[in-house]
Amino acid sequence: MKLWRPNSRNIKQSKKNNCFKLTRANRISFFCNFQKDLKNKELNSNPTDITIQLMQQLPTIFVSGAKKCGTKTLMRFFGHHPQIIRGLQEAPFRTTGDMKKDMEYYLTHLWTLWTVNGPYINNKRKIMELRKAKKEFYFMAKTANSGINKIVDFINDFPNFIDDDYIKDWRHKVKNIFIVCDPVHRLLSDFKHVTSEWHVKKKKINRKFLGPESNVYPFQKLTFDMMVDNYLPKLKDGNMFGDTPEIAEMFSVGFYGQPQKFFLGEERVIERENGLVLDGAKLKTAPWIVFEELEKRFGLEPYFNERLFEKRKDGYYCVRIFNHSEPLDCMPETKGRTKLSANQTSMSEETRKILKEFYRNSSTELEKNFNMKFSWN
Ligand SMILES: Nc1ncnc2c1ncn2[C@@H]1O[C@H](COP(=O)(O)OS(=O)(=O)O)[C@@H](OP(=O)(O)O)[C@H]1O
Repeated sequence: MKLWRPNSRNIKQSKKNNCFKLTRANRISFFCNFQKDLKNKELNSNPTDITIQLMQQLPTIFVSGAKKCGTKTLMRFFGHHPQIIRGLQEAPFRTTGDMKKDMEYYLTHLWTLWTVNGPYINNKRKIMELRKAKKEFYFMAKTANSGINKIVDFINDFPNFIDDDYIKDWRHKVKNIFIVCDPVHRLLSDFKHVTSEWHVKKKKINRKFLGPESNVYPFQKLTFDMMVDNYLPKLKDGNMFGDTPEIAEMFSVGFYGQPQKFFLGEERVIERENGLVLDGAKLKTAPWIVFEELEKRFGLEPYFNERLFEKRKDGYYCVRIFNHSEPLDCMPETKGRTKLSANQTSMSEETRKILKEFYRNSSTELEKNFNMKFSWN
């Protein structure tokens, strides 16, 4: 079997992107000890078989979907399931033109994510216990569909790059959860994000990208209604308008065409039975139902139930953690920008109606193709 080792150059790069410290509001803080970890435990000693497994491990559950629909909440909460090994941060698949390097970087990046220890995460221990109990488990990562596409392209070209049997088995069992949500609400959430980020990141370089000084989203003097009034007419058939593609994308993300391409038809990337479209609204109102359904669908032992969730003051749920000094795992309070009730959001009924109409066909088509009924349509 080929041993794909994270190399120190990749680790450095990956470390730069992933060395993070969450705020106290998050109730978690992480320390950037990859280098130390790497030096002391992994490469300088004989790697254990768990280390080797983590070094050459593709995700077996991909979480993807429209931004602002709850992908991070799903990752974080679902990661508490005893049979799920998860990386806390995103795992993007970068494209440099050198496919092998990109894959090496991706695997290294995953390795750093999966080997991070945090207050609620100790994946190696989890794997050890799961192996002992002879239970099946999944490796979960948040990678966009464009990235998944590239991974599948890569393994088509190099089907034995880890091991023939491993890749065959992976193709057969890899799952993809694609999260969608009310496209109108999603747009509002995106708008709130790009206009308000600067309060938190005053000194960050993203000031030119996000917030009131943004050149990319020049919404400084616009309310949400005005922004929609201004830009919606410039969209043609949901396609980008040339001069401001980022704004056009803000609108077009709500056309949920990707699951069709991804899970259905000749060109599908993931086997139909392994592709799952999920209505993110339930993550806010009854998250236990989402997780109970996922458990059933993936054949996992029952872990989630209503008692495992507690409502925070702002109406969002947190997950209870037993036998832990921090007994609740919550999303940061910056999530939930638009809050739960409609009257807390600033969108006129007129704008809501126009946008609903704008997105209606694409939602209806998705419902039809996946035999679903969405909460917003
Ligand atoms: N439990 C809990 N806590 C906090 N937030 C929750 C939760 N469940 C779902 N959500 C919804 O997740 C929305 C943000 O989605 P994402 O994490 O996909 O956003 S991002 O694209 O990664 O920024 C976020 O959208 P906004 O309310 O518009 O901010 C939330 O509605």
